[in-house]
Amino acid sequence: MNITINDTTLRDGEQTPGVAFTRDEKIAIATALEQAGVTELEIGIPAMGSRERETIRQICQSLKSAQTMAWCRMAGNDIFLCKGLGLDWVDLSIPVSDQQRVSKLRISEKQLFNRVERGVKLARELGLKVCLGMEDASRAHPDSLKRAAEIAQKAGAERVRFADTLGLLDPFQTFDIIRELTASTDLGVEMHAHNDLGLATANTLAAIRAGATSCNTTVNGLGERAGNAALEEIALAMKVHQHQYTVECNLDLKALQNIALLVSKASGRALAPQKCAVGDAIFTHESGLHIDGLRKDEKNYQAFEPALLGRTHTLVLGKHSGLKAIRHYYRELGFKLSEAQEKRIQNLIIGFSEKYKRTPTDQELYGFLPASVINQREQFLA
Ligand SMILES: CC(=O)SCCNC(=O)CCNC(=O)[C@H](O)C(C)(C)COP(=O)(O)OP(=O)(O)OC[C@H]1O[C@@H](n2cnc3c(N)ncnc32)[C@H](O)[C@@H]1OP(=O)(O)O
Ligand SMILES: O=C(O)CCC(=O)C(=O)O
Repeated sequence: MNITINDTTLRDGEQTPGVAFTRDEKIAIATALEQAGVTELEIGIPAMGSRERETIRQICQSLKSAQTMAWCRMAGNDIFLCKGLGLDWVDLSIPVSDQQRVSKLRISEKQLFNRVERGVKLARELGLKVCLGMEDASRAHPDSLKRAAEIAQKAGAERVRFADTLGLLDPFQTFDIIRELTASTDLGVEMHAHNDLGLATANTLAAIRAGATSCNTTVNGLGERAGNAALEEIALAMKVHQHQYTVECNLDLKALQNIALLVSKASGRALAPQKCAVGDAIFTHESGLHIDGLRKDEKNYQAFEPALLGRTHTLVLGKHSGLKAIRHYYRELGFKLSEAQEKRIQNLIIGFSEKYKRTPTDQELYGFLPASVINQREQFLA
């Protein structure tokens, strides 16, 4: 069985301050995610206006098989706006913590449960599958979660979303809470994690281990504040540790870097070179001992085969190069150096790296060679 990835790049991801996708960008991202095997997409908020609703409608039309979901407040007007857009699902969101219920919505728990019942029934009448979005669930009393889930189920919901809205949990707490929630309801349980403590991916994986049936992700971890659980991180971790899970995540891992670049461009957010799974430099090695170890056996310094992501190792020279790496690299370029020459070049590379804060190009490496060596190149190659 597969875990359902409900990717919310186009909803929570777009809530990243300053990020605003065009319609074409949203369609391109949705299509790329579908092609990579993502089966559910949360694609927008109908209450944002007619322009957004038309975008939602066009995304629904463009997709072949992925299920689409819209996000709505638990309010009749918002729910009505989903009508005729071609959506499969709606997430009806309402804060379930006392903190947000009292000081944001200013309603009693009884009023909240009444709203849940009315909202879910209305959405069902419109022919939509319903996920109850339990905002701020991680600060709510477990009994409130259970009661809300019970009422939502009776009204026709199929799933509850457990939102760690402020990214406060750690994986151990997440495991316990989700285990308790899944044991108390027949509904599917979806994990929605935020990254305020840098734990969104870990918490999502813990929730999956505890029995969550779906999880929200965003490409590049976009989202409110520190963002959400990154799609690429969840997909890669679940593949590498596939035997630890009772469910599988079968996305096309080789497609992830291009999707990350697409979203990076559309969001105007640069992709860090070291970003897990999709960064440009994650298989680039400079340190002398690592290069020596890799050349003896790649398993010495690889967590998993780069080929899993359609990538390869790249060896570069820099401040941390050992003599063996310098020897190997220059041999590949066609030069045989004496140890004295290697040591001299090592010092030149260190100076270059500190000055320019990058690794030298091949052209620049040629420039470190003494003229006598350059003249011997033809002879060496022959
Ligand atoms: C944790 C999350 O990420 S939740 C998703 C949040 N996403 C966004 O806010 C992005 C898109 N938002 C928008 O475009 C707008 O805020 C809209 C269209 C949703 C609403 O716009 P407006 O009608 O102008 O309302 P505004 O933004 O001021 O919303 C505040 C109202 O929503 C109510 N509200 C907030 N959450 C909910 C909810 N889950 N259910 C019902 N009502 C809610 C507030 O109580 C407040 O109403 P009040 O003044 O009667 O107390
Ligand atoms: O209630 C939900 O659907 C979750 C909303 C959300 O994005 C959050 O709580 O972080």
